[in-house]
Amino acid sequence: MSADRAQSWAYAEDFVAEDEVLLRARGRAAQLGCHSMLPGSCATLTVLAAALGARSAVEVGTGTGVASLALLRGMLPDGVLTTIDVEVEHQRAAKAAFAEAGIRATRARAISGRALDVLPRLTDGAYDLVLVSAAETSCALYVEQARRLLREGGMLVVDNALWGGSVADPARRDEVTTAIRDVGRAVRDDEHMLSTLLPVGDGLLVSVKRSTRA
Ligand SMILES: C[S@@+](CC[C@H](N)C(=O)[O-])C[C@H]1O[C@@H](n2cnc3c(N)ncnc32)[C@H](O)[C@@H]1O
Repeated sequence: MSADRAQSWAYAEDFVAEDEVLLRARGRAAQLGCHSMLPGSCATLTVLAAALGARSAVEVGTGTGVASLALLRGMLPDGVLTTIDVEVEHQRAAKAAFAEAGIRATRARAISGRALDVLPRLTDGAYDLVLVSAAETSCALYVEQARRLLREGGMLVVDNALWGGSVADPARRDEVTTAIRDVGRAVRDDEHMLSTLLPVGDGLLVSVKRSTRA
């Protein structure tokens, strides 16, 4: 990449400044050894949720609540986020961030558990947006659940879709890279989904569930 392009990318990544609440949530993530969605992706997610008028969303992988806050800030004021994480401590940190941000407790439903145990209990076609933020090798299974959960016109967002640059490198064939690359291609080639891969943050795969009506 040319120096100009790298500079433009860095400029875009930090284009929307983050407030103290988000920065503190990032600090807690660093303390807990948890990765957070990068700033450019958070800003994009907020805009996508707002454009969609999202009232109901699901997040796989709460972490310390960085992406949750980005979602909640874009969703309608009465919108409810259901967010799942297997680590109780991460969700405790996320709840602290929601309280600091003045998010009403009724707007953030934090469910503690393994995503593949929790997702099947959620209602078909009931969600405007599903964010997969705990990709790795189970990504395909989360995406399968997301397709079921989304209403027509609803949006799937997969974070870390470029996995630190390794997805774009054909020489990288480790298990996680291959799983994420395969999910991206499968979603792209799914005739029921309309997809794009945004080179923002660590890569956002964004896909809308098409209407089945003629
Ligand atoms: C990359 S972090 C999420 C970052 C978060 N979305 C943010 O931006 O702050 C991934 C999270 O997924 C959680 N996780 C990992 N495996 C999981 C599973 N099987 N079910 C639910 N959560 C899981 C981890 O505990 C971790 O908090």
